[in-house]
Amino acid sequence: MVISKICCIGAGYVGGPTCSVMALKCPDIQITVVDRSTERIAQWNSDKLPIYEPGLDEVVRQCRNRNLFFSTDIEKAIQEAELIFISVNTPTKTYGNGRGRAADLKYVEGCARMIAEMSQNSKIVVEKSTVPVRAAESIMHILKANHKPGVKYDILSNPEFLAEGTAVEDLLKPDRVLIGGEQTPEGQAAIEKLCWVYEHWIPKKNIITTNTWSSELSKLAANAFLAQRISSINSLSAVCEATGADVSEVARAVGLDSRIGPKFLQASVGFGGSCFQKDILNLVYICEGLNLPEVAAYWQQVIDMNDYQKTRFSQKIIECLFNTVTDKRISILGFAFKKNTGDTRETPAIAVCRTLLDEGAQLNIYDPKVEPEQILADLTHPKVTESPEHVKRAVQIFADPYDAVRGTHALVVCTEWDEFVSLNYERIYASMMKPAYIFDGRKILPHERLQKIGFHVQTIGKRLLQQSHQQQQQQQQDPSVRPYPSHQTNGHGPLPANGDGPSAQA
Ligand SMILES: NC(=O)C1=CN([C@@H]2O[C@H](COP(=O)(O)OP(=O)(O)OC[C@H]3O[C@@H](n4cnc5c(N)ncnc54)[C@H](O)[C@@H]3O)[C@@H](O)[C@H]2O)C=CC1
Ligand SMILES: O=C(O)[C@H]1O[C@H](OP(=O)(O)OP(=O)(O)OC[C@H]2O[C@@H](n3ccc(=O)[nH]c3=O)[C@H](O)[C@@H]2O)[C@H](O)[C@@H](O)[C@@H]1O
Repeated sequence: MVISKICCIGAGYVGGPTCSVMALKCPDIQITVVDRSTERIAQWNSDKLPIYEPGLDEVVRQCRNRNLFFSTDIEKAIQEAELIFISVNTPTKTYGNGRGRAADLKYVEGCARMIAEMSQNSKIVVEKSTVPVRAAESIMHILKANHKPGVKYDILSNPEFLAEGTAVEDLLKPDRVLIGGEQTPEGQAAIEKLCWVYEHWIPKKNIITTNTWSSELSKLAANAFLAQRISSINSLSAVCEATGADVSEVARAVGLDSRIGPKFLQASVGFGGSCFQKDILNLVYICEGLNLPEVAAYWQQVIDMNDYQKTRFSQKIIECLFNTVTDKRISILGFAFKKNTGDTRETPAIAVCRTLLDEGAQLNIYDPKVEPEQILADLTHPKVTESPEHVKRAVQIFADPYDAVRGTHALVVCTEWDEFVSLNYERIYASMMKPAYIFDGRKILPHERLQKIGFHVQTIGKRLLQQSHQQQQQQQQDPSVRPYPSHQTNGHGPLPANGDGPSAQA
């Protein structure tokens, strides 16, 4: 056997699912996932895993304590392993040089130092964390500086491309596995060994190998390209709202060009998640360091457009609610950064909630997978508010969507959970204050049906004409009666003030 024991440092969203699927597909390899958080390891060893991922419970159930182990004994796992994945977090730096942009490599460096200190034989060290280009050089530097006789290291880059919510699926059938290594016989031999692990379940043609720096940069580039598509379509969503074009129709028409393709063209309130923003900021920082200001500015624009989109959506809510939300109760449906995950890192919901709270609104929040403590921790974070006590008073968290919307002036969809589509909106309408507003930040709801119920509906990238109740009744009696023309303006620009006609508040 080429490799019999693997250690993975970091039992997070990447380390946990990646090693679980690897253990499932490589029953001949013993895989130990270690973390310095005893709490996280205890959760991985319990019935309630620390992260929600469809299908993951079953994979873990099959492999745990067979060839998959979760442990806090980092030293033992490092010593026994022939191959070590570094899968720790690499957040944006919050201090010192590069603050707010550079990736903070202190956890990766910590791993390199632990490996150097604890290893008693040679290891293949694999960067799975997303890192800046040439990070492998720093790891090698630390390992070499702590050289022990008979202990040799090979460093590989093997970035992870899984997306949360579909992690198990992505790991079982990745578009590609990327392995970068040194272009030396030893480097190539190490690459071969890691290829052997993946070949247990991934066709050889889907495993591509490159030099180390290409691999590191490709990960940042892939996330930058994906986020760029979202910012591109989101920029056009503003044009759609101002002109009467429909962003879904535009995305479909554009995406049918086989050179462009249909994926990642879903306009939204903005992208979230732990990586897109962090990795692009990191790319921008690298470009500035390389004295490539034009390139840095180009990618920075992807982030700026995302911030604009989140602000634009939040402002639209306020404008539509007669330019004031002070003391109004608003329900927020969905807090996770996307459906099928409980992760709230950089979720656009935080930006929306912050703006509404700043304007004096009171919020009722419901999300099927995010823990209430997490929502409160996010909204009382010093980056979000200077007054956590005020936030605690203004925010209520609900376990049921119908309870969350009752008595509110508006309902805001921030996450595209499937269950929101099939809620009983007649029942919701009856329980809300009137006029009742819906702001669909994910374009998932049946807008025309909601309008027929009586809601005032706003969404992203589409100007919805709101008929008054009277107009609706007239139209039901005489279908030839048309709603008011689409060029109505409201004094705030070309968009109707709340998608409403002159008698909207009638
Ligand atoms: N979350 C995602 O979907 C993806 C993340 N990535 C990248 O993978 C890396 C990990 O991300 P996540 O799993 O989301 O992070 P995470 O924050 O969920 O997990 C990281 C874990 O590493 C542990 N850790 C940190 N330093 C340690 C040390 N010295 N010894 C032992 N444990 C230590 C932490 O306690 C934590 O449990 C990041 O670089 C990220 O950019 C890549 C692809 C997808
Ligand atoms: O490096 C990472 O962490 C990962 O980042 C993303 O995965 P993830 O952030 O988990 O989820 P995505 O599906 O990419 O969604 C990111 C955000 O973009 C939003 N999005 C996505 C697609 C789209 O068309 N429109 C849109 O607004 C989502 O709602 C979400 O807020 C990438 O898709 C993964 O390949 C990558 O491994």
